[in-house]
Formats: sequence, structure tokens, C-alpha cells
Amino acid sequence: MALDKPYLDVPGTTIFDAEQSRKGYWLNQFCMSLMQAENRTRFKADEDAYLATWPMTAEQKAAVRARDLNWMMRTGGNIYFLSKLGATDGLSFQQMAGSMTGMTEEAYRAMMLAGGRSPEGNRVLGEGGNAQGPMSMSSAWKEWEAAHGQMALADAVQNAHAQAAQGQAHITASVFTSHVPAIGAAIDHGKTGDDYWKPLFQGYEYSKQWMQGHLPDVIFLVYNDHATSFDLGVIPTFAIGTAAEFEPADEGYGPRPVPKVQGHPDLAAHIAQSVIQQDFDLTLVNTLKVDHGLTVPLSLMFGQPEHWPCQVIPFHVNVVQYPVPSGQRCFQLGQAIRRAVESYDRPLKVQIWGTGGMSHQLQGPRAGLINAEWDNRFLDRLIADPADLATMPHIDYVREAGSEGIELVMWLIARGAMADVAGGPAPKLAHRFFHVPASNTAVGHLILENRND
Ligand SMILES: O=C(O)c1ccc(O)c(O)c1
Repeated sequence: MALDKPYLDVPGTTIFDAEQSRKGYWLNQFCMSLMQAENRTRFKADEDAYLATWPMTAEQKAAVRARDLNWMMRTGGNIYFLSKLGATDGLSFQQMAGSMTGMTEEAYRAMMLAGGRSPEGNRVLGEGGNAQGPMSMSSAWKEWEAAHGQMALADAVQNAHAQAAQGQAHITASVFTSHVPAIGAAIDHGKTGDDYWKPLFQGYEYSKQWMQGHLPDVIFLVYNDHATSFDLGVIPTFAIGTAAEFEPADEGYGPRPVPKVQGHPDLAAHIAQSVIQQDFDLTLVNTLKVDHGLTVPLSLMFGQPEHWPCQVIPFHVNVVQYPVPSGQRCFQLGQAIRRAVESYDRPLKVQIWGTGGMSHQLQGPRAGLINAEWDNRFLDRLIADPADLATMPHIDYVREAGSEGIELVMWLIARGAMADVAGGPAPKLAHRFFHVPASNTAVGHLILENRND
């Protein structure tokens, strides 16, 4: 991965980044479970039986049994999570930290009393400080390494060879579409041929064919969660799904009968790292059920397959509770996402989708508002001059496109990721469609292809 990780050469230090978090997900979740007295009792009564209920790796379990914090951190543990295990064993934070240094408890305490460890000689690997020695290892870890280390090395070498011959990921196209739940229900209940729905689904016939010839490896799917996975307890502005799998949510009608969504944890973690380094504050989400905002666009573009034909990275934008991000911020974020994708050194074809909108209002006496003229102007400007469109303030969306029309800011994320925004050629307009109504909503749809793909 071509990412800036300057912290990798800090001696005796493991920075808990998205990659570590992904490795350590279940180990850390297991540790959190020990915050409940009942679980601590079960764990203490029979460690192996309790560990057997957690889908951690055999190595993580061995590291837990050995109570080797350095080993647990190597396999993805984070000290604040691991401390719950230490607390269960009755250890203080000082005892836990000291146990990782190779010093006795008394020597570590004495060092702290004398003013703590000096950063001198301990800023960069290879200096002469007192944190530069080999990491302290329990005998259990040493035995594990002896048994498995050679295999791990062989795997690493093989991976390095496989990676070396590959190229960079790139964005091939962007797809824009509304995501009305009634469209999903029409598909799920076999109503796509009804008089009401036929004209809408005809508008996606070309798209399904297009998709056959332009299937990406990964879709970066920008949508908004509709009070499904995120309640009012936590309101992330931008959240990226870094899990391996996302189940369709039950929004009150039962989960849609659609396949589970397979994520791309490695690319998602890479994008998170890169985009946050570009000063966008993303929330990383490892537990996420996906609602109609994500599944309806997939159904429109792929129909009803047994498995979705590519991996999908869900990207949620808060457009439910104000303040919501500006069009400008979304447009800039799209540019950051393109840079992130292009710095991923595997030759993946990535599509970016912007979903939600067009004009609609689902609330109050103004419910049912549709502004077809404004919507079509939005499509024109999105195609031809997205930078100018991005300057439009929120209030214009609300006044002109209805309160829920604000979802359209998400389209600017996908548009910002296209090559022309970074000085490349203008995209090819492969398809444009507009229809009123689907339930309470005007439906818009575009496919833009990056040229040279
Ligand atoms: O038109 C509708 O019914 C409708 C309902 C919920 C949504 O999230 C939406 O975008 C549209």
C-alpha cells in the first residue's frame, strides 16, 4: 500500500490504525465483553470454553492465554480494549504497560518515579535509546513463532511477489440514481411490469446491459442511512464501512430478500487512511446493516442475482439531521477519494455511485413537492459544471427540491471523484434518465464513464 505511515519506524510502538483494527476486530470485541461481570465470571471459570465462543484467530487466542500484551497488540489488539482483560486479572495500567517493556514491575515503577522513559534516542528506529531492543516476548509467543514463523515469512514473500507485478486501482465510471424504498418493494414483489412501474424500470434496462460490459471489481457506494444503523445516539457526518460483510437491514417490513453485501476491507481501510490524512474526518464502521439507500441502487443496476457480482464499500453521509455537509465539502471529498483509490497498488476497477434524491419532500403540508425543471437543471450542471453546482447552498436544495432533496449533495461526492475534476478529459455520458413519480419522489439516473477505460 502506498500510504504515508511515518509511525512505522517509531521504536517499541504499534499504532492502532485501520489495518490493525481490522486484524484485531474480534480480539478487541472479546476484550470489551469483559466489561460485563457475568462474562468475566464465565471467562474465569473456563477460559477455553469462553474463548471458543469468539471467532478470533488461533494465534489471538494463544496470545490471550499467554497474557502477552505485545503479542496481542501484534495481532491487532489495542491497549484500551486489552486493558479490560488486564482489569479482569486485577492488574493496574502501570502493571500492564510495564509488562510490555521487558523490565520487572519494580524496575518499571522506579523508572516512572524517576521521571519516566526519555524520548532521547527513542524517536526513530536505530537510535541508541532504551526502547530500541527486541520486543519482550513470552515463552508461549516464542514457541508459536518457532512453529509458525517460517510459514508466515513464506506467505509474506509470496504476497510481495504477487503484489509487485500489479498496477494501481482506478475509477472507471460514476453512477447516479435515486434510492426510493418502493422501488425495492416493486422488484421484490414482482411488480416491475405493472403500469405504474414499467416506465421507471425501462429507464434502467440500458443500465443493466451497460453493467454487463463494465462490471467493476468494487463499487464505492455513497448513500445515506435512513435512521437504520445510526440512531440519534451517534451521528457521523461521513462513515465508511470497513467490514467484510454487510447484511440487509430490517426497516420495519422485514429485511429485503437480497444478497448480503460483500465489502472490501483492505481497500476501505486504505481509503479511510488516505482520506483522513487528506483532512476529512471519516467514521470507520465495522458493524453496519445496509438499508434501501444502498440496496435499491444495487437492485436497479443488477436486478435480482443470487450474489451481488462485485464487492461494495458502503459510504454513509448524514443528510437526516442538520447540520449536513455542504455540496462543496462533498465535492472536495470526492476528489480526496479519487486520490485515495489511485494510490492503492492493486489494479482494481472501481466505480463510485452517488445515490438519493432527486426532488422530494416526505414531511409536512409541503410533502409531495416535485421540481422536474430544477432536477433536470441539476443533472445538466452535474454533467457539465459540477464545480459550480457544488457552490449551491443547502437552502436552495430545500426550497427547490424539497427537504429530502438534500440527498443530492451525495451525488457531488461521486462526481468529484471523476477524472475531469483533476484535469483529465470530460467524462462520456453513457446514460441519462428522469421519471416522475416513484412513490413521493422524482427519479434521476446518470452514468458517466471516465475516458481511456
Ligand atoms: O418517496 C418515497 O416514498 C421515499 C421514501 C423514503 C426515502 O428515503 C426516499 O428517498 C423516498
